[in-house]
Amino acid sequence: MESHKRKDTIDWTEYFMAMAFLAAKRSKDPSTQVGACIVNEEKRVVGIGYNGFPTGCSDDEFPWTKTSDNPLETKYLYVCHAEVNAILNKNSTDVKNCTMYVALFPCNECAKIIIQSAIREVVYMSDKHAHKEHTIAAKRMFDAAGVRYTQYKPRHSQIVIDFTEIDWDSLNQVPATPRKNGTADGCVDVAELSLND
Ligand SMILES: Nc1ccn([C@H]2C[C@H](O)[C@@H](COP(=O)(O)O)O2)c(=O)n1
Ligand SMILES: [Zn+2]
Repeated sequence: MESHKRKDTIDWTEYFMAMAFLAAKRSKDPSTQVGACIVNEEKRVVGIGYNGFPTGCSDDEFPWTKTSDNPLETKYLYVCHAEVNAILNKNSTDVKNCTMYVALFPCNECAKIIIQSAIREVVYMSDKHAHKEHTIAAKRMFDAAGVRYTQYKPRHSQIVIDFTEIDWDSLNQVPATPRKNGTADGCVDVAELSLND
């Protein structure tokens, strides 16, 4: 029997950033999936979100287009950013003094809401829009408001989630509570994700 503790675990930052990346997988945006995860001072996750259209605005009816002669036919006028969704999805009274883990540096509109919700720190992965006005404005506001922002440099390029590692045989078990389409609650196979979700 093993007598020493495991040392090859992921650290807290990897854990929370990975949660943000996992949330991003839910986004229907065909070009950019962004996730955000909000963590309180006790290292408890208090909010998580990804970019998508507001409730009631169908993913199938509203446009995902990036460019059009008609701005009303682009996604930009409709999409809620991951950061805002994470804040709105909070399961705590507030997000005061929390840290937000997010895949992409927040835009100016999200920065305003991050500041006003009293989030104290932003840990981001990519700053690929650093040269754009919305990022420059966001940093200017964060600096003025005392919101710290730190780029996360991952130790690994990938964290693999392998559903089979706990029990290979469970993959072959008959689902306990089949849904309409025959898949158990909480179990989505790749075909279902791509076709129906
Ligand atoms: N910090 C950010 C930046 C972007 N997003 C969302 C908003 C759009 O759905 C998409 C950006 O689209 P693109 O211009 O890359 O096609 O990402 C966000 O949620 N948070
Ligand atoms: Zn934003």
